[in-house]
Amino acid sequence: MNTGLAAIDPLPLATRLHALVSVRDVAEALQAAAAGVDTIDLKDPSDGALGGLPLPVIAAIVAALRGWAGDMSVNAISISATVGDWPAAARAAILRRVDRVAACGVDQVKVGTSMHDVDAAVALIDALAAHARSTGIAIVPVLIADDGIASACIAAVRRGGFAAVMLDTADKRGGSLLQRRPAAELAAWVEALRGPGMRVGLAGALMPADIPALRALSPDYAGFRSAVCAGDRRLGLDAGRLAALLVALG
Ligand SMILES: O=C[C@H](O)COP(=O)(O)O
Repeated sequence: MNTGLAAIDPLPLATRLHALVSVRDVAEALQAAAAGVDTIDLKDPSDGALGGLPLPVIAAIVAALRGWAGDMSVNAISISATVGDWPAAARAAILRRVDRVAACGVDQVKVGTSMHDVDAAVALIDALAAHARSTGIAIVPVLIADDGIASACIAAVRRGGFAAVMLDTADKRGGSLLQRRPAAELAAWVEALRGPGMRVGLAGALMPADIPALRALSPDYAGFRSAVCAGDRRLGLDAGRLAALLVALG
């Protein structure tokens, strides 16, 4: 497939923070890929922090990105997708959705959990770990950190042996994750979660101005949507903001 988009060589990964950018449709996904985003994350930003896209949309974006990578001789393009916003107690439904999203061909399936019901969140994380082991699906738990993260959830993620974990915020209006939570607390979470084979990602209305503090926390990757939209994360990607973000991460 020839999209007509020019490929821009990504900066070497060793020299910049790995960037995850959330997109909502084929056009945005190709725009992000062409700009050099490392992980293209499929999400419906108009449906909250963890809004899930319809399965046919996910499948169409995956097909377009795989075709683009082939046309551009890009060795690998990493694609994640969220399952949508579910209460943690809806474990069976969440696992069914994980299977359906994975079947669309994404590399990682992101599943968020709030801290409102810690017992349900821990049970969900344990169920996700077991499901990942039995199916081979790369599941990434996303811990919603607006009001802190329960230590029991940190422990569950650690024992789950996931390939990656993300911290994110649900409310995008009250500043970035780095403004919402104390630096020492964030550093302790990153340290507690980072383990053999587990990559730690940070997100939550992060802006280019957060990048120095973000670097000090040294996550393995950082996720963005608000920073690459013109004012409202529900609106389309802004090419200038996306390019500036990638430069700032360099
Ligand atoms: O997974 C990452 C999020 O989509 C980032 O979105 P945000 O920058 O609006 O918090």
